[in-house]
Amino acid sequence: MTSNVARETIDVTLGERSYPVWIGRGLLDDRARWRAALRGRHALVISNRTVAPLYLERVAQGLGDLQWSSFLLEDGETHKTFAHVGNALEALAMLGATRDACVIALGGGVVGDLAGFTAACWMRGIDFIQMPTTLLAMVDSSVGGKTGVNLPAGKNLVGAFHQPRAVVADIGTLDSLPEREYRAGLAEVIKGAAIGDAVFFEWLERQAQALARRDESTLIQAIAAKVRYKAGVVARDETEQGERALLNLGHTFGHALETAGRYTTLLHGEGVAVGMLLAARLSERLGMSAQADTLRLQGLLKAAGLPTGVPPGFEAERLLALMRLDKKNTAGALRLILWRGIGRAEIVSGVDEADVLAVLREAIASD
Ligand SMILES: NC(=O)c1ccc[n+]([C@@H]2O[C@H](COP(=O)([O-])OP(=O)(O)OC[C@H]3O[C@@H](n4cnc5c(N)ncnc54)[C@H](O)[C@@H]3O)[C@@H](O)[C@H]2O)c1
Ligand SMILES: O=C(O)C(=O)C[C@@H](O)[C@H](O)[C@H](O)COP(=O)(O)O
Ligand SMILES: [Zn+2]
Repeated sequence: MTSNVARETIDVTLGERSYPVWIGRGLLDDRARWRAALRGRHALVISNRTVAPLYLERVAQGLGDLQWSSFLLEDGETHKTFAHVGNALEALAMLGATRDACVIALGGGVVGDLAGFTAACWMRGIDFIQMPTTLLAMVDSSVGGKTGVNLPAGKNLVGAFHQPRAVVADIGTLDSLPEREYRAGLAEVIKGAAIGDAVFFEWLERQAQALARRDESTLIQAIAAKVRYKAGVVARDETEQGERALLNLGHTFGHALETAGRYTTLLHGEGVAVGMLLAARLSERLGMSAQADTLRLQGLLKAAGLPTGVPPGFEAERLLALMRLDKKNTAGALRLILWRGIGRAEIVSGVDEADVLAVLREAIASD
């Protein structure tokens, strides 16, 4: 990897739905660049009450000649709901948005997932632009077109594949991002390396301290590397017929932990960190991977300041019940992303629930 990188552009190649992911400082003010992706006369900016006061004005500067309005969510994962999609759709109706309107998602993954789904629903699908303001959203949720909301029964159970027209990742917005949220984003960077790129994993091990102190050049390289990796997977398997499911490493466990904790115990990235380790331990139990690899993964997650154990208060049976509703499952059988070691994940069908329970119980007892 080269040093002193200032800006990166990565293309997500999907034929006529291809789009650029721009990564760099000051991109929100590079209005001519992102403004060109808006086609019609209407725009709805969806954001939340934390992010809008910080960055909405800069986006508004680029929308001057359009009819536009904003729809602001309360902050937090509990607001990624169907009801708020309805409210956002009402806001589009109030605006008089026609089919060439554009939704702009300004915020983290919660805003991005809900805004993208709103755009997918309005008049059966209009344009949207992702302006991610968390590290997690820059490296993961803004790219690839998975949009949706949660139900009380589980995470992301309702949604659509709907690709953005552009992703504007202004890393200057990360200056205001709280430390815990920043670290949660690193989990999705580490995930990409753990799934499919051992060289990237080794680089992350070497750069752990630079990333922890948010060294800008290192950060841009890490974001670009993760986005490049994800863009490749999405280009080959946009709607998760196969390979894309690998991006779910740690998520069957992680989503269950998030849901069981009512989104107050673990952030998404933290759930993914713990979930990846549980997947690694299950893989070890099934004879697929070596303990040495699990320990390396644990070491990197720890170096990134992420949790590596199940917090108190969780029950193995409840987590397993939530895992049964995961979207990857088929014919009533668990289908999990397991691990062969650094850089090698695998989709495994028909995983025995007894093994999953054993790993969960062991983790709950020891953590
Ligand atoms: N669609 C996908 O492919 C995909 C991928 C990964 C995660 N996700 C989803 O993304 C969500 C998690 O996203 P997240 O981690 O960004 O959480 P988030 O959207 O809740 O944002 C985290 C927190 O940071 C605040 N924030 C955002 N930007 C800020 C900034 N620049 N300065 C200060 N505060 C800021 C938010 O208000 C919030 O409190 C989950 O719902 C998860 O399911 C989706
Ligand atoms: O883009 C993907 O594909 C992913 O799985 C990325 C995940 O990090 C992300 O959390 C995604 O929202 C999970 O999707 P889901 O299909 O498990 O709901
Ligand atoms: Zn995720």
